[in-house]
Formats: sequence, structure tokens, C-alpha cells
Amino acid sequence: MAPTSSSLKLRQMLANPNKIIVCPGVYDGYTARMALAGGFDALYMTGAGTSMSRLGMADLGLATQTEMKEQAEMIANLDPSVPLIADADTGYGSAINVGRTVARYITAGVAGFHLEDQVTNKRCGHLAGKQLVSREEYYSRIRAAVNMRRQLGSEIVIIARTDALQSLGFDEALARLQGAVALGADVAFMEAIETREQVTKVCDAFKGTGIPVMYGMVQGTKSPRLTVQEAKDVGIKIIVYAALCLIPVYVSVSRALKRLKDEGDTEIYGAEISPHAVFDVCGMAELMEFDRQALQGHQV
Ligand SMILES: C[C@](O)(C(=O)O)[C@H](CC(=O)O)C(=O)O
Repeated sequence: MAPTSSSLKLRQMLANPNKIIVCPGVYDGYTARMALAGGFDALYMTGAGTSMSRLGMADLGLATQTEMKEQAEMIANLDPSVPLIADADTGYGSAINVGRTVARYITAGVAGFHLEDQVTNKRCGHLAGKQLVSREEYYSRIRAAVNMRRQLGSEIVIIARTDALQSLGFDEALARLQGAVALGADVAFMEAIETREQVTKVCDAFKGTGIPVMYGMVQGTKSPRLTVQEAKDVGIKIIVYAALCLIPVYVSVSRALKRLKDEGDTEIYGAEISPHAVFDVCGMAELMEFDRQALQGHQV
């Protein structure tokens, strides 16, 4: 029997009324491997993290479609049984570009992605001064995504994201999401929510419609800090902790660098922390076993 595609798996999780899908934000093979080892049943590829890890550049719309797709493909295929939701930003151009982005994400093995209404030269959703495209242009992006999914017979989950809250207010942001789901988007994601009351209002607005709500929790922003249980209680179906790996990497690596610079010495970890341990997280045992079998003439 063919393995269930990751997008179907994500859809099954979405259909489970008792489940909240908890996604740590990962941005490279290393953080993805750590999240997989941690037992998460879905992952999120953060565009901000991808931009910083691949380009060394802040989240200001610099990562290209190809860079994003390549990173998503690598992460999605480390363990294809764990669905990956990947950031698709603005879709990287006009409707035909969005269509191509979706086609490439589908063949990359991405289970779901979000598409937003910022201008192509976008910025992180939690920064001030975001500029938006018109409702109609946003809807053309959503339509392009839905059409390409249909054309390719894919089940990929389309998450409509709006960044309209900051400059156009709650009602316009909600209307944009409602319009996007009417066009065929599967999930509603209001970006950069500022109060718990807004969280409740979005969830209430989609209650009973069959449209799940996604929430983006980024530590250190205005967005209310929700635990998984709090998110579940209010009716959120997918919670993404986009900066979950980014922040601790910054903190601990900076500390180790400072120690070397200031004291000429290294950080001390337990004896069990060695290159061997981190190679293990990255599949060393399976790779060596595969190698051994081939070298010993063992055919599977
Ligand atoms: C969700 C997000 O798009 C991402 O790239 O992870 C970012 C998160 C961040 O900047 O930390 C966002 O725009 O909210």
C-alpha cells in the first residue's frame, strides 16, 4: 500500500476533533532533525528562519521561491511521515508565480503552506510598516493556489494568511480570511494578533464553519503568549511557534561565542554532548547501517 501523502496526513489531523496540531518552527536540517527527534507530529518551516539561515538576511522578503522550495524539500523529506507546513510568503510574484510556487511545493512534498496579502517586498508580520495588496490581488493569489492544486490533483493544505490587522483593522482582516476560504483556502490565519480577545474573536468567527484556525505565536512580540492547552481551549487547530528554535540558538550560540572571545575557553556540557550525539540526531546510525549492508553485499 502506498504511504499516505503528508498532505493527506495533515488533513486527517485537521479532521480529528480532539487534536491541536503543534508545530515548532524549524529552518534547516539540523533544527528539523531535533524537532523530529523531539517527537512532534508536524513541523513548520519558518520563512524568517530560512532567510536568516540560508541568506544571513532578516525577514524582509529576500528569500526567493527557489531558495524556499529547496529548503522545504530538504526538510519535508527528512521524515516524509511527518507533515511539513511551509511558509510561502506572498507566493513570490503574480498569479502565475503563485501557481508555480504551489506546483513546486507539491512536488517537494510539502503538506501545507500559507499565502499572505503583503506586497511582494514583504517583511516579518510582527514588524511595523507592512504594506498590503488589495483584496482582489490577494484573492488572485488564493485562486491561483487553489487552481494549481486542482490541476495537479493534490491535497496540499492551503492556509490563507492575512497581515491586514495592523493597518486595516480586525474587520477587514477577518473579511479577507472569509473571502479566501470562500475561494477554497482550507485554514484561516490572522497574522500578528495583539490581544487574547482578538484570538477568541477569530476562533468564534470560524466556529461551526469547518474551517480550522491557525495561530502564530512568536516569543517577544505583541501576540499573546498561549500555551498549547490555552490555544486548544479557545478553539485553535494549528499553533505554530515560529521562533521556537531561532531564539534559543541565538541565546546559546552567542553565549558560547562570548565565552571563547572573552575567556579563551569553551562552554562545558555534560559528557554525553559530543559530535557523536548530534550526528546521531541527524541519522548517523541508519546511514552507517545502510552503508554496511551495501558494502557487505546484502540486498534488501
Ligand atoms: C511566521 C513567519 O512568517 C515566519 O517566517 O516564521 C514570521 C515569524 C517571525 O518573524 O518570527 C512572521 O512574519 O510572523
